[in-house]
Amino acid sequence: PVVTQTSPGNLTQFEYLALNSPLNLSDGHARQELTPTQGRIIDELPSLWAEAVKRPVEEVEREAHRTYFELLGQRSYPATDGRVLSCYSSSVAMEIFARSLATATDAIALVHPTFDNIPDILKGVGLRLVPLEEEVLHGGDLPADLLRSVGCVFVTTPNNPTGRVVSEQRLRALAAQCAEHGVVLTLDTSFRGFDTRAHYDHYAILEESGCRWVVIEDTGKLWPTLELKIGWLVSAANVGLPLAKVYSDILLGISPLVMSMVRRFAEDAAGGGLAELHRFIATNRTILRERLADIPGVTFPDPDSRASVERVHLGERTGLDVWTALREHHVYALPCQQFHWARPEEGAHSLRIALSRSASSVVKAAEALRSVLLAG
Ligand SMILES: N=C(N)NC[C@@H](O)CC(=O)C(=O)O
Repeated sequence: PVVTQTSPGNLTQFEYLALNSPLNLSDGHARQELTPTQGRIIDELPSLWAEAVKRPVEEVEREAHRTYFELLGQRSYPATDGRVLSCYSSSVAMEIFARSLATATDAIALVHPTFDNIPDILKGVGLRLVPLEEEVLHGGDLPADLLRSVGCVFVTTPNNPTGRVVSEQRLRALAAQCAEHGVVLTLDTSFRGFDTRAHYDHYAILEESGCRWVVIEDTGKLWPTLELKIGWLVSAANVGLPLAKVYSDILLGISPLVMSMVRRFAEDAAGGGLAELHRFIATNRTILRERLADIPGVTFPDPDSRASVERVHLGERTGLDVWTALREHHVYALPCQQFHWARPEEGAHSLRIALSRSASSVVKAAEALRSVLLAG
């Protein structure tokens, strides 16, 4: 992928450029070291393989999603009647959802800003996008004319890169509005594992609202599993979209070895690993903020975020200029223009730093960023 100063590609193309750098703080994937207990799960893979060969895949699959969903407080998810579809990644789940939705509507309200592969996938199936500003989404009921003009409301929660979480009462009100207007409510919860404020039972609220709903869950951002992950596509019984049909166009199923590995990581997380991960991310966030705290013009727009990424506002400097200067130090961050998919200039002065990295990498990157910013 070619990315030039004047014509930045999509965010993932920026992330490709960082993939082979030792100081890649660009993508939101987990790249820190395995903890000792996670390392022992990797040592178990041969026996997990042998066990997966012998057992019915639906058993392995159900254990995997039950352990993961319950770890994150989602006890009321529909575990039994085939409404949980396992995909190779959350983006594959997103593509299946988008193709299904496009058979039923031509317009969708999408949270703004958010990671640009979401609007790109939705535009790719011909949907017209209507930006739903975070302030409007969190501020109260959505305007009725917005809900009359779209077939779906799509919300990333916790949002990327802001970390903003839709509260329980906000979700209840949003689901009621979508039920009233017959609009599908879709949630991308890829960052939910990092923020206990997103661990209330979303599925209990969605099910009791009666609205048509879809949720995309992602195990891929939580643990450093070398891209071995699951995107779960979960839906309401009354969603009225051909999700299972489109799923069957794309795949038959995913590896039971990956399912077993995810179950074991979720068990380890339930046994204390998740709290440890939260402390790890919080420490990295503090390392970054402390090293940049006294630099004129630099601020942190998301003081309340617990996601595994941190946005830095650069004052007069542009994210692209700082990204380019950082690259001279072999450090890679992510310019934020493309998160603002409807008005990119709003992200021109921000940079996103990944926090699911070793503490030493975060220190080195913060020092490099500090020297670039102090150089003017
Ligand atoms: N299918 C795509 N484009 N995957 C990249 C995405 O996972 C990265 C991401 O979400 C983040 O860096 O925050």
